[in-house]
Amino acid sequence: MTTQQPTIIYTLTDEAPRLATASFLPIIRAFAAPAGVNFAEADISVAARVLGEFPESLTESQKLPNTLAELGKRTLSADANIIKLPNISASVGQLQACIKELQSKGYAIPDYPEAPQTEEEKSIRARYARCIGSAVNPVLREGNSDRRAPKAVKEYARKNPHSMAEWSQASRSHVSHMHAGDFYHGEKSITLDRARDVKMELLTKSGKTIVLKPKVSLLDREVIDSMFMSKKALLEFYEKEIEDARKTGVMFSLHVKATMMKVSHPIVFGHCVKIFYKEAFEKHGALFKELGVNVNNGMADLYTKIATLPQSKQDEIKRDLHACHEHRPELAMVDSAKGITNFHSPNDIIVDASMPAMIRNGGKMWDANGRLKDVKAVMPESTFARIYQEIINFCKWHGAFDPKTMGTVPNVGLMAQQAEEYGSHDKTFEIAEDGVANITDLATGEVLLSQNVEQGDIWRMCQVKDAAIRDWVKLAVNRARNSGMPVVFWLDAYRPHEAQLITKVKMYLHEHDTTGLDIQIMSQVRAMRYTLERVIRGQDTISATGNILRDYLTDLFPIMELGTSAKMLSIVPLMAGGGMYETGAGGSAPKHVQQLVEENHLRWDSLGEFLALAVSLEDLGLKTGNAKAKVLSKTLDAATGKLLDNNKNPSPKTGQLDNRGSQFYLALYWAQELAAQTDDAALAKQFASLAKQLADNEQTIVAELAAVQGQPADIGGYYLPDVAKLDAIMRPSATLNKALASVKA
Ligand SMILES: NC(=O)C1=CN([C@@H]2O[C@H](COP(=O)(O)OP(=O)(O)OC[C@H]3O[C@@H](n4cnc5c(N)ncnc54)[C@H](OP(=O)(O)O)[C@@H]3O)[C@@H](O)[C@H]2O)C=CC1
Ligand SMILES: O=C(O)CCC(=O)C(=O)O
Ligand SMILES: [Mg+2]
Repeated sequence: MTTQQPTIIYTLTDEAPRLATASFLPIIRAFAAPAGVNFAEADISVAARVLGEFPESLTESQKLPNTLAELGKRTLSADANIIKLPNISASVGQLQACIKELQSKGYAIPDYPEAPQTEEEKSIRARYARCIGSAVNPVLREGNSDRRAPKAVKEYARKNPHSMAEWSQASRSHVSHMHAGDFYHGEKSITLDRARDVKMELLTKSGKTIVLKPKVSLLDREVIDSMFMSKKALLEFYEKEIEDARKTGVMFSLHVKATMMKVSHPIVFGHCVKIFYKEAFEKHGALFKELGVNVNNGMADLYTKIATLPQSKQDEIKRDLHACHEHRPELAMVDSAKGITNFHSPNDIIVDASMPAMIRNGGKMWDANGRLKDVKAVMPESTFARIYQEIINFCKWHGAFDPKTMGTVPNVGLMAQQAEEYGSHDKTFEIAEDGVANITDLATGEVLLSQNVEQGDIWRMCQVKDAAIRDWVKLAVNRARNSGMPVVFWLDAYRPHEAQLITKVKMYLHEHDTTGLDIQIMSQVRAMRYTLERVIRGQDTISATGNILRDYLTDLFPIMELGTSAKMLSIVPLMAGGGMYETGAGGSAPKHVQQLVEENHLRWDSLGEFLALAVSLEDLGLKTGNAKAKVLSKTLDAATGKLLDNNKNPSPKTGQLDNRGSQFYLALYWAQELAAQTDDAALAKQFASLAKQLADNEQTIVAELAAVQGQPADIGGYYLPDVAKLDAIMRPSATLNKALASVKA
């Protein structure tokens, strides 16, 4: 990552976005070279992160730097300009698959120790822990979040509305969350009066003091919370809801975010599985323990572990598990054809994407026979689950949203510096014994926050820094001013943490000229209702939210409005002055890789990358005085608009235009826009020739790209694809490659 030349860092990630990058990077390098803009790659894929953790296990030529850590440092410099594509937030199962693939490729990294005993195993496990879950985003997100649908994209969706299933007033789908004993109900929160170092400790009833976190350094005016989820209350809740679903005949589905909430949600998930299959777990509990079964990683873990048992024993266990289904409700399926249920793996159903998908489907999910049915969507934590019940109520009453007429809901999210729950993993603990959980000032011994907890409860501390809140308020005001839209801060005065935020928001709003702006503060449920009443009238409303609602709403509204969150512009103005441009707001689409490998068709839409690149170039142009970069940005935006107008997005169907074809059209339109512009004559001249070559050869290039489809594609690996094979698969048009190579820097 050298930076003599103005440089944009382009991340290499995983799955579909990694594939798309193999074809897109050569295109953007060709276009940016005449402007003297350099693209550096930063590999932050799961495989690269794993290899970066174990240098001592690798040969000299295999060694990789810790790119993620370097990139994290980079976000703190004023000239950072990073394009960040979505990456896998790995479950333990995915991590193990990645390790296996790397080992098979000759990387002598250690196995993942499932039950570490020795100090060495514990250390290996701790290093692998750094690679699982949402390990990338929190490191890079040194700024708040600005996600919105650009005007051209919103207009495209209005003209080409995606399908929306009907909602019936008789729908029995609903959300179930805890009404007591969850994180919301016992939360305590304070704003610090000065910088302090604190520790987190448990004083057990039996008289022990267990230091869980020896030191957390807190800044002046930082907000901290202490909250816990009662295991007892959680188990009772599950028992009641499972029974309710059975009695009332709706399917049961559990929605968590085990990737982001990588410590707490696997535990929350595991309890549900154990309650659902209670009798089987009671009967075989000792054996499961001996085998090291851990259903926090899903039923997939159980099936893998029992595979070593004699067939007769396996059959007995499976019979006992099936017997549980007799008196349990139907489970929503992830893949009916393959028999994969909602309990298979905690990260198969990721709440931010899964709830919008259900709402878009008229409140239904798939049953074991591939039929759509009403469902009880269980989200134990009540703090944010209520927004989904509110939107479900709204849809039951008003019917499905109409993408042709609905307003837009951009988001300004409090995300910087590991804000709130999404930064709490290293301060989240499963309580070993009943006692008192304290956050205590290290210097004075003063107990700042205290909770009575019981064995099995999940206790955590969350933080949000004052500077991050101040910056968030500024961003919200700027967005309101620039867009002319009203802003609603989704903050609940009854929640202690948010009550602290409300005080700060009110204070920091005074730092800005808000004349003529419509800025309100409402609890989540009221904010949802207010926003939806506007949405169906075609009116736009900015949601200014905390970190979790940022995540939830930036899938929810885009999926209703645009059919996907992939088409979002997602900017992270870094607090140190740089910019990070995320592509879309969605995931890394594992299903898309499968289609490529089986049929050589990549349905991934790179629109998010196109949008991110335009703002990244614009920012670089402004900050470095590079006028050519500004021209590139303006013409890229125009080309993206043309791409939408001409409907050159990838099709999901094999045999039709795919990601590579869509990228070709972007290149064609971009070259044409550059040739036609009059701001920079040299660029116009350079790109006139490319525009001509691409236009003259349009049919040939599209035919070359289409010819490869329909047969399997070998990319030489899943987590660590073979770069040469990947490039060959993703760049199959010799004519396009030759034209790009002809552009002179
Ligand atoms: N910023 C980040 O780094 C993020 C990473 N993730 C990670 O991604 C993985 C998968 O997450 P999951 O929630 O299942 O989401 P997916 O990646 O599976 O996305 C859900 C669906 O959205 C559609 N989609 C998303 N992006 C695009 C795109 N660019 N073009 C076309 N369609 C798109 C696809 O629909 P269809 O199949 O119908 O085409 C896809 O199946 C996980 O490891 C998760 O942690 C998730 C969110 C953000
Ligand atoms: O980092 C992750 O695991 C997911 C991030 C995400 O879903 C988002 O920011 O929208
Ligand atoms: Mg998300």
